[in-house]
This record gives sequence, C-alpha cells and structure tokens, in this order.
Amino acid sequence: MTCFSFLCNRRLKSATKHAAELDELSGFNNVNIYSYKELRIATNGFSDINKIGEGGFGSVYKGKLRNGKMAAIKVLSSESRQGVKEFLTEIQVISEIEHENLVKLYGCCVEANHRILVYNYLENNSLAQTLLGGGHSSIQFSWPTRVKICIGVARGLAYLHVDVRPHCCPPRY
Ligand SMILES: Nc1ncnc2c1ncn2[C@@H]1O[C@H](COP(=O)(O)OP(=O)(O)OP(=O)(O)O)[C@@H](O)[C@H]1O
Repeated sequence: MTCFSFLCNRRLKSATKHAAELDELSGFNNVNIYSYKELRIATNGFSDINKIGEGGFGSVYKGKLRNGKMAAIKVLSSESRQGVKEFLTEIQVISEIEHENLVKLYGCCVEANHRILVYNYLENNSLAQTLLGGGHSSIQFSWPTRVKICIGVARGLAYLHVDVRPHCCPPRY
C-alpha cells in the first residue's frame, strides 16, 4: 500500500512537472512541440542509418517530419548534465533567431526524460569538414566561394553577439 502510494506520488509529480514544462514552452513563439512518437517515426526509430553526426549535445539524426520537411533531430544524450531549465532557456533564445546564415530551430520534444531539438536540415554535411577537406566530401570550394562563406559565418556570429540577448540579463543601454 505504502509502495503503491509512493509510486502514484512519483507519477503525479512527474506529470505535474511535465505539464509545467509544456506550459513554459507554449509561451515561446515559433517553437513547435513534437511528440516523441513523431520524431521516432521520422527517424525510423532513431536508426543508425539516419544518424548524421555526433556533437557535444548528443547524436543528430536526419528525419522526415509529418509535414514532409526534412529535419536534423538532435537528441540530448543521457550523459549530458543539461537540466530542463537550461534546455528551456536554450530553446527560448534559439527560437528567436532568424538569420539567413544561421540554422533555423523548428521546435523541440520534452517528453518524460527525452530532450530533443529539431532543426532545419542542411544538405552536404558539416561545413567545417567540407572546408577543411579530409575525404568525406566531394565538394571543392573555390577561393572566392570560401571568402563568401567566411563573410556569411561572420555575419551570423555578429548577429548572435549584437542582436541576441539572453532573457535572464537586463538590457545594456
Ligand atoms: N541542421 C543540420 N543539418 C544537417 N546536419 C546537421 C545539422 N546539425 C547538425 N548536423 C550534423 O551533426 C553534426 C553534429 O552537430 P552538432 O551541432 O550536434 O555538433 P557540432 O556542430 O559538432 O558542435 P557542438 O558539439 O559544439 O554542439 C554536425 O557536424 C553535422 O554533420
């Protein structure tokens, strides 16, 4: 009986926490909320065939969303120590980013202990790999194209530094 009520309490607490997270997310503009099921279907069960990379955040999968769009689906690894609060803050900041040189965040999934970010899918793998060579890419950039890419990257960085402010800090005037 005690064990049963303990389990019920835990479920209730986790459901309440989840509802609070979804509540917070619903206040963010431009953020789609995906169910774990949709992302599992999109990536064929997060199959290795669809894995396109591995970053500091965790594994990245290519997937086709229900609306037909291709997406890069980043699954926060269980070893990552990023908490829900940090995850939500990150989403809030990234979701407001709108720049031609920066990848667009479509939305996220916060379900049970799953933390997943869904981005616009960019063709041709990692730009760094293509720029540096190393046999993974068949693309050869000319020097004028490389210069254009560098300027685009610099524009994206400048935008992040100048125009994007974390909400936690008061504006600097
Ligand atoms: N939007 C995307 N479209 C296509 N491929 C992507 C996308 N985002 C990530 N990838 C692939 O997944 C790999 C890992 O990406 P991720 O952003 O997780 O880590 P990173 O870019 O290596 O940097 P960090 O570890 O600092 O986050 C990239 O190198 C790229 O090959």
